[in-house]
Amino acid sequence: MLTLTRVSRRYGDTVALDGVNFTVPENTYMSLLGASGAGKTTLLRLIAGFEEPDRGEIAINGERIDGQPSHLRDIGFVFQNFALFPHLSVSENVAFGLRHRTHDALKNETEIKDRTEAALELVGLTGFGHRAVSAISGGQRQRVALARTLVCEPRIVLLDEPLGALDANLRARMCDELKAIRERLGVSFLHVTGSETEALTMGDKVAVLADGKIMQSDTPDLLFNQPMNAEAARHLNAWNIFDAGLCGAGQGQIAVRFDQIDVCAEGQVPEGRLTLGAKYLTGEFNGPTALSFFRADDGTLLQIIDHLSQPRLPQLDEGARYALHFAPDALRQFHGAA
Ligand SMILES: Nc1ncnc2c1ncn2[C@@H]1O[C@H](COP(=O)(O)OP(=O)(O)OP(=O)(O)O)[C@@H](O)[C@H]1O
Repeated sequence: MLTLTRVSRRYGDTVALDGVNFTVPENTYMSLLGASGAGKTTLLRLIAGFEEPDRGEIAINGERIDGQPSHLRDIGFVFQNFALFPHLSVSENVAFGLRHRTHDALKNETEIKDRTEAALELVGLTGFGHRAVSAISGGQRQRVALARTLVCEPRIVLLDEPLGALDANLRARMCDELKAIRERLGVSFLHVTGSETEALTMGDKVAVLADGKIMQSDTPDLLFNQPMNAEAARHLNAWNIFDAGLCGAGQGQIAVRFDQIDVCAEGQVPEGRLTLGAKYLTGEFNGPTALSFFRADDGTLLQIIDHLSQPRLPQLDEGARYALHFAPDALRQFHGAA
């Protein structure tokens, strides 16, 4: 189990991490979701030991690792651009770490070969060892990068936007493969991404990093359905967040999911529903779903999603006012959180 306790890191005036408390349990696929600049890479670099925190502690199974040299931490790192050596073959790339690590470097060629082949088999690249890394596909390069990390049997694997360099189809396939490989190995993966769908698809648990802090860390289901604060909700790209006063629901910020708001003419709101007035701006059709955008009286942009199989919105005229309404139990109330 990896734990970060009150970890902070600043660069000049920029506070990248501000007292982060975070746990990656054993044998878990953990996603870390955050916007660009949220501090995701910084967090990974501190865990790997490429940099040190200004304050706080990092430990694996209770043993402090901050302050230890990177190569003694037994932590694997897969970089976004894979960082393979272009002049080495697939096998040589994978074997590189075994041959050159500063502690316990392997000299026995048979053992190096066996372990390299086992790592390639694990990522589904048996028979590709002799190829040049320039002569394989993007997805295969990604798997070489993973094999190169796994061959050293790390205690945890850190993946920095590992699917970012792949096209959409390949990304979906690699999602499944990464999960399967992790399950076979039984070590924890910490996967950072800016994509909420990737984070929710991959993670047994998902943590949201914003403003240098972990806003929430939960199962994908709990996070998606019960975000604990406006920041967590904002990152899921599925919740409208607005002032409770707009629908007479008290003070502070509230959130209602895109799929839980209905629309009707003003004055025709069904009994027992909370409601707010808003102007219809425009719609966006993307196949199985359609998004409708509204502007509330205080300027907040609101989105409603309609699924092709269950259309529930009336014909909407751009620029016209409508009543948006929802069941009281659809709203989440955040006390004081901005
Ligand atoms: N070496 C550095 N010197 C100065 N500022 C830095 C340095 N590294 C990171 N920062 C700043 O710290 C903040 C966090 O950066 P970090 O790279 O960790 O974000 P990120 O969440 O990984 O972003 P992205 O998704 O865009 O890669 C940013 O504001 C960034 O500009």
